[in-house]
Amino acid sequence: MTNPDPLLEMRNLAVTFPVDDGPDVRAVESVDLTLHEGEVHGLVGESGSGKSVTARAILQLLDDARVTASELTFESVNLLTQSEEEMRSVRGAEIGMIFQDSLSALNPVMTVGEQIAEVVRHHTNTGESTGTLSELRRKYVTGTDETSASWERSVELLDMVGIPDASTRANEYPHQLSGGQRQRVMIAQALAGDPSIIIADEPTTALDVTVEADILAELRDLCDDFDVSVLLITHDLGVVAETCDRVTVMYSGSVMEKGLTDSIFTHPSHPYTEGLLQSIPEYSLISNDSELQTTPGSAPDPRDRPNGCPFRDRCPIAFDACSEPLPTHSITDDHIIRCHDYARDRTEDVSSKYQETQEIEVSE
Ligand SMILES: Nc1ncnc2c1ncn2[C@@H]1O[C@H](COP(=O)(O)OP(=O)(O)OP(=O)(O)O)[C@@H](O)[C@H]1O
Repeated sequence: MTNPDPLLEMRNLAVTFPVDDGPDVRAVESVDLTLHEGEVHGLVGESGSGKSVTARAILQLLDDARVTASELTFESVNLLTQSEEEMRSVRGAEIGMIFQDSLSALNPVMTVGEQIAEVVRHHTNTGESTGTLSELRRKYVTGTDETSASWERSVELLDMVGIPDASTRANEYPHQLSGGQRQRVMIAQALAGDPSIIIADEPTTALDVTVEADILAELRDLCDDFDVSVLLITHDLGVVAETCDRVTVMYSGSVMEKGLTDSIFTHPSHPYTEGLLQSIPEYSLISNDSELQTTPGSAPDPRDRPNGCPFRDRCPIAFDACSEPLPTHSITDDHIIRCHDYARDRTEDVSSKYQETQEIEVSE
């Protein structure tokens, strides 16, 4: 199977936050990631692993950090050399963003319909003003022009993301909607710029599981309908299993394993990925009557990370070579692992893992 064309290419991304009176925070070290056309790509890892920093580096939203990469391109354009003005036209129109906390991301004093209409006006040529002072005053004093093309598009988008009675709800303010509805508004707002990519940073973490499942299914369908690729940031491998075509597993600023979701779930090869899988009931490699396992310990401080594999102090199979720089091994063309153990005894370890996991089903 050939992969669709890459939209976003990242090679050797490193992000460091300088600190005046102490060691720098090495938030991200050497991350490679490719987002292909039409795919939903999960970026997964525990808190502090560098997922959000990676996402913000793509959009050049890290004023206080040093960002380097041997490649960071969107549709072959080098994002690292874009001016702030050029990046402003990339954000929203080319790469949209959905944040976890919709209450702080949305404007509390503007109706949700107007917030989406504003994005439509900003990114598409509706012939309407994008907001002079008098325009803004008119909007707040006299209300929104409900006959405008941007308002109509806003209502249409709200309807598409599953807000019932969208033409009425469009006139409501964020606090009048439930958490799930606000996340749907954020999805509509991201789609309003007609982007090629949406970066969704923990978009359903604050929601209960049934609402989460509905919204993720909706996001997946909308991406197919709108032909948008998604980088979905989550700490939850269950979400990845339900939603993503491909997954990159991060730990303490580095990629540990990545590949097609089916491959990662049926043949997890990095001890960290195995630990993540064992901590969720549906995919645990251990029998149902045993206790679910979590990997003991915590991630190293990014100001004082040991050399070599950052997982080695928690890893059940660590050995001397793990203090050397992380290697990269291809298990297949679509499955990569960064682990010294893979080279140590590949035949025995991997083939036995394949036998253990072959009965596990992965949800479509
Ligand atoms: N502005 C900043 N200044 C200094 N350190 C930062 C800054 N922003 C993030 N970091 C550090 O960078 C590391 C990675 O943070 P990041 O937010 O990317 O993690 P994450 O994987 O997204 O975690 P979470 O799931 O909790 O959001 C963390 O150690 C964090 O404390």
